[in-house]
Amino acid sequence: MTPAARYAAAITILDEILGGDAAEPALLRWSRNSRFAGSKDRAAVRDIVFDGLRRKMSAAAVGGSLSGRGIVLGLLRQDGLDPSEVFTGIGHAPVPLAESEQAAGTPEGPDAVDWPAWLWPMLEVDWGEKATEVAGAQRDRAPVFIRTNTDMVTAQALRNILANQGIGAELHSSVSTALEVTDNARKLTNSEAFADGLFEPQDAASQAAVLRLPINEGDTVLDYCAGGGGKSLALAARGAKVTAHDIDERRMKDIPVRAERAGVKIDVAPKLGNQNFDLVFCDAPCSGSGTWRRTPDAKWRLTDERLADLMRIQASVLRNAAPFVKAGGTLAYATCSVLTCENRDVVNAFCEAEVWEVTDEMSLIPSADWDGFYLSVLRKLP
Ligand SMILES: C[S@@+](CC[C@H](N)C(=O)[O-])C[C@H]1O[C@@H](n2cnc3c(N)ncnc32)[C@H](O)[C@@H]1O
Repeated sequence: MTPAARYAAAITILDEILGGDAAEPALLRWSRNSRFAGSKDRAAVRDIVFDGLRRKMSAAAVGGSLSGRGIVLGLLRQDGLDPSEVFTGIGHAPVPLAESEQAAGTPEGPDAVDWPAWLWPMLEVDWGEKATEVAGAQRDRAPVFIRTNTDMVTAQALRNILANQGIGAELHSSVSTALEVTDNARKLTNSEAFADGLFEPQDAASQAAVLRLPINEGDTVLDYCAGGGGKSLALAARGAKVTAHDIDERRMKDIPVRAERAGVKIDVAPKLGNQNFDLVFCDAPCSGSGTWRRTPDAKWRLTDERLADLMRIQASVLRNAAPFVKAGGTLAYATCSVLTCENRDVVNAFCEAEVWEVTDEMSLIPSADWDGFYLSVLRKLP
């Protein structure tokens, strides 16, 4: 495909997403119907679509309309590219610009940082002058991080092994287990190093959170919202005896394979009995507002009703998980949200009702170093 034909495909897919389709199924459908597209074409089209979703409102303003065409035109202008080289009408290129499309518009208010307008007042209250930085960070592509399996290899040695397998990576400046993949990230999960269990894809914020938890070798840990087990694996790498639980058993189906690859043991427990644990970790379901650069259509799908639902679920997760903590043990609550109503507010309400106190807290905003993430560590008052 020519570069212009890739933009034309992205315009069509963006229109489908604006019409209500989710991003991944829309991309998949286009791929299936476009046998002529090679893997580089598919990756390029995907990148344009995701850039368009990350910067949907600002690009639409710059491009003059909230449509696939307006967004793509706006992206080109924002990136300093010449739209007339793409909108040529030649072959499969988008048709040339109309007179009305010649002048660039200017985004205003929350649109300028591509944050949902209804959610902007909340972000301003939560983050004050930093609100623009928090929202703005979600407009860029996300860095790719992996977690070194330190039971098998050091981060430095892993970096060298990956280099020999054609994958560039750099040590993270502050998270000891993390490498940022700088070159050929698409090769990661097909690499020999991955098959050998030397690393797992995981954002640096999640790694920092697990490293910060008060865990001693041999401690029993319940990962109460284990999902696919990313945190369970990181907890096991800290020497904990990990039990993985999730309300949705199907989400945990890959944990045994992942644990075997990593050389660790994780008990998968769809149902919990009377056990107690030294630490219960609740990686609660949330808006994902700290990771919206990775899932940009989720940013535009969130509603105030859904946010209120999530806050109710978060409160019940903490309430239901707390009884599994041993006397003198630790309860930890985490989200990948940057919204106080899903983080400190949930924890404060729980502490007031249930005589727990916060002993440690970490609140990260999305940046080049990591995604947005929140962690609160609690102990029960005697
Ligand atoms: C943020 S995801 C967990 C991600 C996972 N810890 C990881 O590192 O890959 C939240 C998980 O909480 C689960 N969940 C939602 N409500 C729950 C509940 N009441 N009890 C336990 N798990 C719940 C969801 O099924 C989902 O898998």
